[in-house]
Amino acid sequence: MHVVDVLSVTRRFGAKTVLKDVTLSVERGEIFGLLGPSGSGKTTLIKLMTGIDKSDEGTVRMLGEQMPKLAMLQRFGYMAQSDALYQELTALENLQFFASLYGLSGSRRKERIQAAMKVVDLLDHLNKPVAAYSGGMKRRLSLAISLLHEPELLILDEPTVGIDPVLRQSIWNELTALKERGTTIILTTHVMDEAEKCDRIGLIRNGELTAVDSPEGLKSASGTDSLEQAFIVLGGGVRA
Ligand SMILES: Nc1ncnc2c1ncn2[C@@H]1O[C@H](COP(=O)(O)OP(=O)(O)OP(=O)(O)O)[C@@H](O)[C@H]1O
Repeated sequence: MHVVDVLSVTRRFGAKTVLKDVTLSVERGEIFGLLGPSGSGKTTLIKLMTGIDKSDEGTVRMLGEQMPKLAMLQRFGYMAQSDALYQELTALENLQFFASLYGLSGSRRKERIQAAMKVVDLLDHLNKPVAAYSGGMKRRLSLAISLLHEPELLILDEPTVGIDPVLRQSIWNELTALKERGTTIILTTHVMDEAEKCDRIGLIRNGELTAVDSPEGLKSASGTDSLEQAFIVLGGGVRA
């Protein structure tokens, strides 16, 4: 079964067409990466999948349901590009707030908060106000929040921006472990070595999905041995 189906989706802002007739399916249990330059439409596509935004043409289905649909909010974890955190509250208070939105309470809530904060290595900073967190710590807390309710689908918009290489590695280990337990993960990235770790990648440029394949498939289709080269060839980005 497809976890997400994007069918002939077009999104315009004023006179600008930001997504052009995009069709894409994500399979259960895969890590799917959206790779593209700044402004290519990755976040816009992600927002359509989550139901935060609505397409002008085409349809989006998540777990078989047509989006947008409010009740779906409990079914997936979402980490936005800009952190949606309450600055004046502590990390723990933020986590408790989101946990209650997801219907977690009592010992289960406690247990999930501990587990999610362990993944992002922030257990020692639970009682700090978010205002005192660095940018990278805020990203990590946002990731922890998206993991709280152990959703079957995770949608992560640039999850590792501002995160140091050691922690980035441990977050990727966790994403891989989640995938092995059957979680589907959709993420955006500009980073090639992260894209290499995805099962499949969608290359996006100027609002068009130019290719979708495994990293190996993209390299062989473009006759190159680096994903960066494949991106240039298949993305139509070759400059004269
Ligand atoms: N609400 C909006 N109103 C007008 N234009 C918008 C809006 N949201 C996005 N855009 C435009 O749509 C285009 C695609 O933006 P989007 O944020 O999807 O790109 P992106 O690939 O996620 O970029 P980045 O990697 O920098 O986050 C950009 O030109 C952006 O300016």
